Amino acid sequence: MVLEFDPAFIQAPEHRPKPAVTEAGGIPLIDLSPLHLLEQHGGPLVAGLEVLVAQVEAACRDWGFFQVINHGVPLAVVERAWAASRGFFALPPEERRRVRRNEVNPLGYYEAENTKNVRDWKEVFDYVVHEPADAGGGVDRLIELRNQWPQFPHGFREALVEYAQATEELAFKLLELISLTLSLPPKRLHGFFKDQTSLIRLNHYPPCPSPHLALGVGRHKDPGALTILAQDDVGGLDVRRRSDGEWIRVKPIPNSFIINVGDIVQVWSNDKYESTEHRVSVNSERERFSIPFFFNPAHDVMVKPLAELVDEKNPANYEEYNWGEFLKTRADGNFKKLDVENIQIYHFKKAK
Ligand SMILES: O=C(O)CCC(=O)C(=O)O
Ligand SMILES: [Fe+2]
Repeated sequence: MVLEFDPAFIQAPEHRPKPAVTEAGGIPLIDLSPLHLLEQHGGPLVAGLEVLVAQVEAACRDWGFFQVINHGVPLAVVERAWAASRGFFALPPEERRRVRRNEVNPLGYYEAENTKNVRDWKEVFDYVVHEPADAGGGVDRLIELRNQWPQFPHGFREALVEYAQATEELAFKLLELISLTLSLPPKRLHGFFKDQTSLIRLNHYPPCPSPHLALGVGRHKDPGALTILAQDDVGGLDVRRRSDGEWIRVKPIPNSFIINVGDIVQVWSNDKYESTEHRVSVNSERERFSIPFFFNPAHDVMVKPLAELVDEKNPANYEEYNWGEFLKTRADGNFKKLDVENIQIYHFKKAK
């Protein structure tokens, strides 16, 4: 990327990764095989599903993160998405820049993203799962987002559209599981995702000459409802363990996804679940690829603790906020290097 290490990438000393990483006692691994039981679900939970729901509940409560196997997304679909991503980032820079994000269209290729005002050691390609997605210019100014597809590599668009369809199905099933963990009907949250603004990002982290100074993605929480992340075998995702604040490296497991609850599930659940801080460490030897699917509701959704979960004894911990506005404020903060902190959900937390 650059010969001399660009200070824009340098993390403050307290946020730099330590050379030794902890992998032991990591995030829970959940076998989703009983998922098919959801289709038959009507009355009380059948035994296999009951165990699964209990596992998801414990993982969301204790970690906000878990890995899943037997998730139902065909391996061939995932492999075609990896091939598309590798092919795209192997193109010459000028070819990638043909679909570069700009002031008008935030989708496509980008190599200069900041997290909390420090530049990330990565390049990305973003596309929305449903087009056009409303980027929310307000009631009178609807901004319609359309994907920018590169001409190369061949089959890029087809592979990624197919990937989006398969992972979206999984996202809805996970949403049903989360509803069940909150003692709600499985489809209780589905309505929020009509006209969803979900986004898929291809992340590429090139080898970094100073991995002790920079991060692939700085520490952050995902703002949406859920994230479904595919990572390759290199490793680098660090999750903040709730019990002691330690950064724990997530071990790559073949044919699995990493799931985390985002800020919206934290608010919906009125803090039963918390969105967990995470970051990406880089290394000087191997490039790394990952693909997060950010499962986001419709632009006009007002996010607030679910009515069924609050009462006089357990009042709502948050004021309601509009998802589209939140996202737009965030995006503006990412685009320009501002000296202010990005908008966060605690800004909507009610005083006790
Ligand atoms: O690359 C990863 O493992 C995680 C990326 C991430 O956290 C994000 O893009 O929000
Ligand atoms: Fe993230």
